[in-house]
Amino acid sequence: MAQQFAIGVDYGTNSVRALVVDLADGAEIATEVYDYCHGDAGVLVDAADPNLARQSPADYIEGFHAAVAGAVAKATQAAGFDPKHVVGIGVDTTGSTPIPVNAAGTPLALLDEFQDELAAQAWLWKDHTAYSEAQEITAKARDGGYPYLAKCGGAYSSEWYWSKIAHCLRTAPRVAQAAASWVELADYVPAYITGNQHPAKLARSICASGHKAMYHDAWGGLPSAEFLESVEPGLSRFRYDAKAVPSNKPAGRLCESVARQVGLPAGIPVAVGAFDAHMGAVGSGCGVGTLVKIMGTSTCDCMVAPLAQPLPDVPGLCGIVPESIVPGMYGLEAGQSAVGDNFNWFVKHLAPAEFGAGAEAHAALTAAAAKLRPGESGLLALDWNNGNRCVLTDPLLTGLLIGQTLYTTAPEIYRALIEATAFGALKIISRLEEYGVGVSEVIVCGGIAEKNPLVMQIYADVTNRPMKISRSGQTCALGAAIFGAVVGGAYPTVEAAQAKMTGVKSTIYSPISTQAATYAKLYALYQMLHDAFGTTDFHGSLSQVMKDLIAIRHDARRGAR
Ligand SMILES: Nc1ncnc2c1ncn2[C@@H]1O[C@H](COP(=O)(O)OP(=O)(O)O)[C@@H](O)[C@H]1O
Ligand SMILES: O=C(CO)[C@@H](O)[C@@H](O)COP(=O)(O)O
Repeated sequence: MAQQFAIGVDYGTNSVRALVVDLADGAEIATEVYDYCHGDAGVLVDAADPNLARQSPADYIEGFHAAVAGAVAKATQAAGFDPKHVVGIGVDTTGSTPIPVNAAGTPLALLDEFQDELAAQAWLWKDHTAYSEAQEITAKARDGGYPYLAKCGGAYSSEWYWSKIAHCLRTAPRVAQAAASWVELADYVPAYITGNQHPAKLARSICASGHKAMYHDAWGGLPSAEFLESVEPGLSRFRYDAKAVPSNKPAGRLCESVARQVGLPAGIPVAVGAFDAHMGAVGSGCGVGTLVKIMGTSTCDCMVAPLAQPLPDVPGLCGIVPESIVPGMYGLEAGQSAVGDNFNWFVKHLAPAEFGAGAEAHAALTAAAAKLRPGESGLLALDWNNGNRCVLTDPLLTGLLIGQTLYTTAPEIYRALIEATAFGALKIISRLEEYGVGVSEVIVCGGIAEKNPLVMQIYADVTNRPMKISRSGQTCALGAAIFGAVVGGAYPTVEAAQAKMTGVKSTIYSPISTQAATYAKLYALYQMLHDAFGTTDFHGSLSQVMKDLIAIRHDARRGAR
């Protein structure tokens, strides 16, 4: 029988990656990366508002064409590959990254009238402009006795769908008026490549709807129109009727016009989309008890649990959604809003020139930080430079560094930032276990798992658990390709495909007991800072400090304009 292949397409924060895999064993045949060309490494920002992060939908379209065409062209050089033998395509993306579209499903940003309007672009997952709306949604659901927060950890986030649309209704009414619907990037790409863009007809993924739009069968799908109207008049217009579905279902087939541009035959089945993290969990070979950490710009923590067993609602988790990762299982998601982004912030804005810039600076600072012993810098940091996603769910928390002296060095700070993210990671593992979700194994994937062994060792020491690394360098794309393989009929189930196509590397980062002992002491101090600055129930709470600073910043910047 001829070899069979699938293509996974992974939309990250700064680039899109396409991967061609051999379905027999998951071997990578070819990859191609397309760096988004709009804005600052693909992110449209506003100097006056650090909460704003948008993306041009043109990058998504151009990125699909360039990345997939490039990967297919490279694969064609490999023995045994033929575009005719590509059985399916899967797509994963960041999220919640909703896009306002017109009645035909075309992003408003692609129309002349709206092309320069920030509100008409894709609202990237890390856009926190809607923090007030998120607080209002949380308060209204809680006070009104609505059940909607139960499955998303007890608080609605400014990163998510309804907060962003409500904010658009309030601040950019012309865009909101023109929008016929808002479509998550994870649903938009499969819709675009299959030609099924009509907002009433396109496939909506359970992963996006369930984790970000409070969609759950227990209350008949999306929150009620009455609830949404109570948040903001007009918001209920953006409810959709479609039943949200998992990614083992097809969104359609590759349409003629896109197929021609990427060098593939038309008609290839395309899976319903999902988030990068969730497909990364699949590409890592997740099973019950495995925590998969997808570490890049942010970190997502994903687990699965059998649907047949009762599972408590876990406060501070950003979602428990049936079938959002593996069909037939609950998908659990937690995470940290900034991980690589914290390291990047230091490299970009604070590291001395002697360390170089970009990747070179990361490598130089890592090499110097690796020479330090845990605790020897006297530093401790909070990892909240982009707010706290879990377990506090509060975008109005900010970073903190304590313990610096006149002798503190850049590598010491870089290491303290890594350690802070590891402490945040341990907080999430502890919360899962407190609620009876056992973590028997940790597998890490994503850019940082590949790029930084020091980060992996620190995570092993802080959590006192071995860190295994997913075998594939493109694990999210591999997960997407697995769904392509399933909708293409090459495997009957996701689990059957995982068994053949996924695995971990032979290198495992094991905890070093002396380092773990020091980190246990530092973690106790981290917990104090975490609770003091992040909660109100800590004796001597400082929870207002970061919020007041943000308010003063807001006033000062408004005054300056
Ligand atoms: N050597 C390194 N060590 C730690 N972090 C790094 C290193 N190189 C890049 N990063 C950070 O990793 C993040 C990119 O992660 P990656 O997984 O490649 O992308 P994405 O999150 O978009 O999927 C960026 O925040 C970047 O600053
Ligand atoms: O939040 C989610 C998924 O729920 C992610 O898409 C988001 O953190 C972005 O991930 P990246 O760090 O860009 O890979």
